Amino acid sequence: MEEQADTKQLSSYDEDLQHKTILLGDSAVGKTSLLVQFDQGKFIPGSFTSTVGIGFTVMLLGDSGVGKTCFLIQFKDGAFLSGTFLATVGIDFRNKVVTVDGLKVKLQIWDTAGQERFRSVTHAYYRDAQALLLLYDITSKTSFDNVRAWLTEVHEYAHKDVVIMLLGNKCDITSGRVVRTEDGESLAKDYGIPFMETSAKTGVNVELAFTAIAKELKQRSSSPGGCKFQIHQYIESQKKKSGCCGLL
Ligand SMILES: Nc1nc2c(ncn2[C@@H]2O[C@H](COP(=O)(O)OP(=O)(O)OP(=O)(O)O)[C@@H](O)[C@H]2O)c(=O)[nH]1
Repeated sequence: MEEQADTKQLSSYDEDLQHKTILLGDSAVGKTSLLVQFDQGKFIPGSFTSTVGIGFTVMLLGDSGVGKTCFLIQFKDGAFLSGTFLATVGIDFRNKVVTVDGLKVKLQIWDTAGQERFRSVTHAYYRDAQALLLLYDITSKTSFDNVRAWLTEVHEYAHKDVVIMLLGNKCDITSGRVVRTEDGESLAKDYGIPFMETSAKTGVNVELAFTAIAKELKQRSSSPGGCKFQIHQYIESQKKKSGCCGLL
């Protein structure tokens, strides 16, 4: 799938989205292994991470239309999917290897459908995720109001030690903003999770969101219980504030 995505022309992306097969089943039944088998033609014992030594699963969550697919494509291919909005059906995944402190870390990123009717499908994947990026759209009050419901769901279905980050996407849009940056910050603070505003269109803070997650997960796996990577501080020091999107 990685190689496929690398060579894929974005123009063919819509077509791909229209033909989906959804894998369902409890955690650990082998959904990921089946996909890797299809992708790479081999079974990787232990986990998909064996190819590069260390790897993690990251899930994108949030209401339909907040920009999850665009966010993933921006990170993976450095491009923005504009034009007609085509809702994700079920779940899709892409791999990307990032280098963290000199070590290659493979991120397998699950792009979930935000539409309510696919909710039971995405529930089946929560248990396999080590990190969750929860997106809302700064031009949609509803998507912001639904963040609490998403977090309730996360607490019900995900691992209790899953890394969560809240992202206010589409910060490139100046005129349509209805959610203030402070409101995003305050909500994230209530739940003790890191927060930043992003733009899948301009790429602002997209790479940082994944890098911070990769750093946190790598640190956790290399020295569990040891000295902690301070994800909140790292993000605060690295993130581009709203001004970068022309919002000062
Ligand atoms: N201006 C702007 N538009 C964006 C941004 N991200 C996404 N969009 C647009 O928002 C619409 C929805 O984007 P998607 O990425 O398909 O949304 P999604 O969250 O994956 O939606 P579902 O698949 O239904 O869950 C598309 O028309 C995108 O072009 C952004 O950062 N800025």
